[in-house]
Amino acid sequence: MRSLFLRSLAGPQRAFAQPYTFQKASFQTVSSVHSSDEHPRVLITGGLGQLGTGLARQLRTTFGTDNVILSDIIRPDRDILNNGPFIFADILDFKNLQEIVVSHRIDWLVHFSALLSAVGENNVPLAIRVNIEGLHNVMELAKQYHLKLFVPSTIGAFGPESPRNPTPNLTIQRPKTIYGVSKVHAELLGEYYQKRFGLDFRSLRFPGIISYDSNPGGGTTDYAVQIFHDALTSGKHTCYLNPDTRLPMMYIDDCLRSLTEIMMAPKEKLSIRTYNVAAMSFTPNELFAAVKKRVPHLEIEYKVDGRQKIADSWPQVFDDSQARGDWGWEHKFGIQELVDTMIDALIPIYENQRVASEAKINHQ
Ligand SMILES: NC(=O)C1=CN([C@@H]2O[C@H](COP(=O)(O)OP(=O)(O)OC[C@H]3O[C@@H](n4cnc5c(N)ncnc54)[C@H](O)[C@@H]3O)[C@@H](O)[C@H]2O)C=CC1
Ligand SMILES: CC(=O)[C@H](N)C(=O)O
Repeated sequence: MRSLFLRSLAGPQRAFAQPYTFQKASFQTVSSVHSSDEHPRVLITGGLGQLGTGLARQLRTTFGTDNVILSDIIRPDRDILNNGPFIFADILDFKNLQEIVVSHRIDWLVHFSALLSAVGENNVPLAIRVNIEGLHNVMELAKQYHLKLFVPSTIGAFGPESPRNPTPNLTIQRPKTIYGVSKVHAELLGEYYQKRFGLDFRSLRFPGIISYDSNPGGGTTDYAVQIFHDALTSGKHTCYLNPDTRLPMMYIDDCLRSLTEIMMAPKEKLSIRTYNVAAMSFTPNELFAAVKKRVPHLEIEYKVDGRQKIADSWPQVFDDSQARGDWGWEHKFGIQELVDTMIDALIPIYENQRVASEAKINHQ
């Protein structure tokens, strides 16, 4: 069992309870910098969050293990170190980033480091540093060393003035969170660097991402992961959004595939550089009903908190027709596939944990 999963038991609260620090984390230096000439060498920043380890696994199968370097400022679990190169990289330290890009002959940069919407509202100065100053470093680095750069954006880059159902690719963007403001800034700066300096910048606006083996980092959409864990543990989920709050969501396999596809797409196919991508939209009530079909004893109660205001300003349904038209984006997971995949993956995990803890008790 990947130990990252164990982090997920703490659920969305992890991010609130665990402040980000700039302390040096322990790290393993990359043993081999020999690149196969056919494959790009990829650096993933903020790689120990919800999306990074899955992306590394996927890219390593295509490009080779040593060609994909995970980086972060937090301490990696043992299995992260066993699965491929990991390196300490603080995106606020430009010199260190330069050294990494040069020493490891990086070609592609996937920039995941960020404070998400809810965590960002709890620490605006840090969100400005990580999400805005960090982005400036990454953008300049990509320009200097001619890197292909991916920076994810989000449904959170829209605000209450945007059309919410559906939200088109090009429309009013007046987000009301520092997270959203920083992502609009990233979109605009990336597009500017692309036009002005020829930087190969690519960005996708992701919906809320749902995964079973990695833990969400403190966003507004995290309930849609936590409900699955609660269904298979306590049987009771407390939801911080109203039952009828509709938001766009996506299973992680679709998210990572969309990222790989846009990075591989020929430039000529990209009529723009920032695309909406979508898969499904649902409310807590609809997700609860779908999970309950698999876990009939599941109960839900609603205790709305500050994240409701954020959710109320975000798109309900995302129009991703431009991604579908330009480079052939297609999602594979709707709500039914999502629920079946999450439950089928989590049942054996919790079963193994139960068996292990019973064995431990019997042994005492
Ligand atoms: N997970 C989701 O639902 C969505 C994610 N995205 C975007 O995708 C990217 C990745 O998201 P997640 O993996 O979910 O985020 P996450 O919050 O799980 O991980 C972010 C990582 O950034 C790292 N980080 C923080 N400060 C740093 C610094 N100074 N230097 C280097 N790393 C630092 C953290 O240690 C953490 O591991 C983010 O940019 C996020 O905005 C966009 C839309 C949806
Ligand atoms: C949709 C996102 O960008 C993220 N999951 C969040 O809720 O902040």
